[in-house]
Amino acid sequence: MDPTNDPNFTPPSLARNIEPPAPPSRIPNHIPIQPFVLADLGNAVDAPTSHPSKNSKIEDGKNNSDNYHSKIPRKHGDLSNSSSDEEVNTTNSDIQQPPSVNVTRTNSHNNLVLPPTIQVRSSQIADLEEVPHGIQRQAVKLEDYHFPTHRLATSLSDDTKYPLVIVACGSFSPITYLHLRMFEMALDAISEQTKFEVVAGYYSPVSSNYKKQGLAPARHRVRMCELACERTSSWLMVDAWESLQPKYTRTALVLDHFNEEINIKRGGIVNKLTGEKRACKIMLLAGGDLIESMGEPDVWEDQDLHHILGRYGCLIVERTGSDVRSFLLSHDIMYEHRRNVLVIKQLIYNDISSTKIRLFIRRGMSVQYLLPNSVIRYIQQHKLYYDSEPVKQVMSDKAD
Ligand SMILES: Nc1ncnc2c1ncn2[C@@H]1O[C@H](COP(=O)(O)OP(=O)(O)OP(=O)(O)O)[C@@H](O)[C@H]1O
Ligand SMILES: O=C(O)c1ccc[n+]([C@@H]2O[C@H](COP(=O)([O-])O)[C@@H](O)[C@H]2O)c1
Repeated sequence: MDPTNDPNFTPPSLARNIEPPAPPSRIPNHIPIQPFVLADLGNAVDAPTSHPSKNSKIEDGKNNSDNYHSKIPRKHGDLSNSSSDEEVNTTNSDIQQPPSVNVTRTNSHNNLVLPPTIQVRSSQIADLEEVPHGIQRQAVKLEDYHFPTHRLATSLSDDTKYPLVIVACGSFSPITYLHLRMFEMALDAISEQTKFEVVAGYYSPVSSNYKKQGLAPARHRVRMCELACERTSSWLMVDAWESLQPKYTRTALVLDHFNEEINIKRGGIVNKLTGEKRACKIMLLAGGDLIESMGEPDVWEDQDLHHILGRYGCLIVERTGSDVRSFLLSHDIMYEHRRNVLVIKQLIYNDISSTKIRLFIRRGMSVQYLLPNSVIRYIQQHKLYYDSEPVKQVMSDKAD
């Protein structure tokens, strides 16, 4: 049953004001940041209750209990540099680029006078599918690699919060609207239930060395993720580092890479109030099935699970058919680190699966409205997934 139809349904926004223990404000130069947990969940594993009201007093003395801030870069001025008009890697000639035009990301909705509680966030009405702006491209060779920061907020918009970067690891073969929705669900859960501010979201597609059925070559999966991010989102990015590694890289090491790039090399995120840089929490975003794989023998190393869940933390999007809450209770390492885990309920169930998308394509069925048009066009243009069977013409032949 749709949980919102339940007469006793309580919107998650009522469960805000979870106070995380304060992270260190200074970033150590050499060693990774000390872990700090999402919330003191008390006796609930995945349904954090409000923290005692005294916690609405924060370190600088301001009371922020009613603050509700959108936390992602909205304007070009908020970004460290812009991706819209320039191609970073011109050596990748996979796909023909449309002419660059100037795109103004602020939109007229910002001018609407609406009560704050129902105001649509500008970040969530990005509809860039048909806007022919240039796409930020990742390198196709490791030696050309640069960590993407064009949408990483350079400072916090709410100085009372702690910065958080969300990282999704997976195949993304191909990326779908579910993979995009996962980040939006995480963004809502974080801003409503914690004192963190999301400063960026990254996809890290797995390398071609990950032996999984249906895995398209990494450069295609990275490119499809880039198209999806740049055409449909105003805050998501793709990091090709993992995909460019000569060998398969364990997820614990992928998170270390993000920590290195954001906290060690860049020193964290600026607190505008004090001018100091704050350590940025990095969390793995995963579906319930991925988390349950952590309980299967010989898939994950225990020390990696301690590292991922203890040092970083995990945002788990419930997936139909997987009982995440019971799993959290039953798994010793998960339970040990439960305070660093946030389970995100899907209020509108979405179960789009890449496996089924690939099957539909092989059968010549339409996949429109399951993944972004730009990704569908890319699949058609590169004849991915359809093993010599024709893909049903769901889009025009026009390439991106
Ligand atoms: N329906 C879903 N609900 C919640 N999370 C999901 C769902 N589908 C995928 N995910 C999550 O998305 C991330 C990327 O997964 P991946 O690309 O391997 O997913 P997939 O769509 O299940 O792919 P495949 O069908 O090829 O196994 C993983 O964390 C996975 O758990
Ligand atoms: O680090 C590990 O030991 C590990 C073990 C199993 C899976 N993963 C990661 O989990 C992600 C999704 O895997 P899969 O098989 O569900 O597509 C992918 O990014 C893998 O690198 C990682």
